[in-house]
Amino acid sequence: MRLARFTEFGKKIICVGLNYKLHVKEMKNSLPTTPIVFLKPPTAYVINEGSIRIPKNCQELHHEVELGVVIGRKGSSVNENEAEDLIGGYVIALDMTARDLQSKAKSSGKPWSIAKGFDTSCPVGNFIPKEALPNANSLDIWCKVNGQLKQKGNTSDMIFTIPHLISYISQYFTLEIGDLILTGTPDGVGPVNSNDIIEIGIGDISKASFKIE
Ligand SMILES: O=C(O)/C=C/C(=O)CC(=O)C(=O)O
Ligand SMILES: [Mg+2]
Repeated sequence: MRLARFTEFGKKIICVGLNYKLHVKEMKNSLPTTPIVFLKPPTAYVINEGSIRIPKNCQELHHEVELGVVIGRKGSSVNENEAEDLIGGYVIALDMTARDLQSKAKSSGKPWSIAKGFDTSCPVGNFIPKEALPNANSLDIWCKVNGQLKQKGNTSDMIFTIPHLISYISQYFTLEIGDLILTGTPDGVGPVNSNDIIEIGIGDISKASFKIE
């Protein structure tokens, strides 16, 4: 098992949307009754200190800081009690979103894939082994743009808990070593522009930084 290299080509990036009440409110959506799941391709990865590209035709690129769960053991159709065993570790991550392309897709009933899955849409910090983060269900996650705090949330505010998400997703997708689950963003999402610096972190435990090209 080479979890330190979970960003290597070929792994699934499974994202959960609308998992924090205040973000649901700021997006003027209704509360989900089951997790909202979508995918990014592995070409979305950017590692710490890399660059994020604004995708073609996007005029409104948003930051969404999220806790990422890295899968350390293969599993399918697991229940919530078994879910913990599948976790290998965590990362702080961004679900970069071409908000204008997403809104356009939503209003015409089309998929979000380009708006959420373009190259460089999944910047990630360094891998944190599970043992180093025993309280993943109560962590401060934050995002700064050019030094200004834009997002500050706590994973205890998730609508669907990490074990619930793992169990739910595993009913549909076999989870494999190195897969990443992004667990949704808290409120405060907003636009970024060329040359902006985005910093993200988990309290003072982990920090990563990215530049918008
Ligand atoms: O439905 C919307 O307007 C937006 C949904 C998202 O972007 C969902 C997420 O990616 C999230 O909540 O993290
Ligand atoms: Mg998101």
